[in-house]
Amino acid sequence: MAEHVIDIQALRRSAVKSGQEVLPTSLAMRNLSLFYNNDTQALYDINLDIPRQRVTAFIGPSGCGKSSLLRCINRMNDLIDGCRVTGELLLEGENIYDPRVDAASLRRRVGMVFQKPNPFPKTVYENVAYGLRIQGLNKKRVLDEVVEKSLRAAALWDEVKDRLHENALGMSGGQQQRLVIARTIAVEPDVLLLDEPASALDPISTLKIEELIYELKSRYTIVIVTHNMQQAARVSDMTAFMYMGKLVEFDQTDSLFTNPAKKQTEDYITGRYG
Ligand SMILES: Nc1ncnc2c1ncn2[C@@H]1O[C@H](COP(=O)(O)OP(=O)(O)OP(=O)(O)O)[C@@H](O)[C@H]1O
Repeated sequence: MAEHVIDIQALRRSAVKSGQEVLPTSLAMRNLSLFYNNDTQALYDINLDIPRQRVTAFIGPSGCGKSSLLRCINRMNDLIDGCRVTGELLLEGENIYDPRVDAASLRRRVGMVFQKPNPFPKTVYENVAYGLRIQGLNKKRVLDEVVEKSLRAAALWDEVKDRLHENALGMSGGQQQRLVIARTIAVEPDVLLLDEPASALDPISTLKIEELIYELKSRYTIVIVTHNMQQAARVSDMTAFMYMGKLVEFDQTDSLFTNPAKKQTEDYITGRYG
């Protein structure tokens, strides 16, 4: 096995031996590689088991492939010309790169939130109801229920319950990001992908997003890309450290930050590069 390839089975055996809890897997990556422009390799043989209903953070210096890896999980890379993925990515045991898997239905199961809040130029209510409406659900009573439930789950209901029919673009950036999270969870995905979800927000809004991530993880498998190591340490259960397209180390967040196994990880978390 090449030096950069993490042996998942060995990791599991050592976790069991040391009495660590082995969590059920939601997403399993097997020798996942990614190429841009058909031949420029950006990810190398990634092997990673992402646990169900926990938060997993991808950290690493700029350009190491965090966002590329995140985008593999809902096949967003399909939308990039000349981008090619090899290997397997299993969601609850099913390879999402099997040609029979429909990307649109996959993206209903795997929701994604980006760095910059991107609400639609519609009312708060219609933003949250959107995913259901495109599934053909138009019953007002059901929509009302889902909108309220999703806004409550996104810790936004109290702030917007009296302005549900106002344009979402009039809200603050932090509120818009929580609205986008409400819109994403309204269709009940299994997995939530968050790509630097708080990096465009002020510290108070960032704190609210972090609290929200903590609340949501009991119901969703969450994967977050962050540049902010303190944030990774605060919100995640598991952390994957990447460097130049390779997965260097994957461990429980506490262990990775306090007792990294690899020198490259230690150099990064102690600020020696990146
Ligand atoms: N659409 C694309 N076309 C070609 N190359 C790309 C594309 N997106 C990313 N890359 C390249 O792939 C590599 C990994 O980029 P990626 O954005 O995944 O890294 P990252 O760790 O998320 O970086 P950052 O922290 O700066 O966002 C980089 O060399 C980048 O230039």
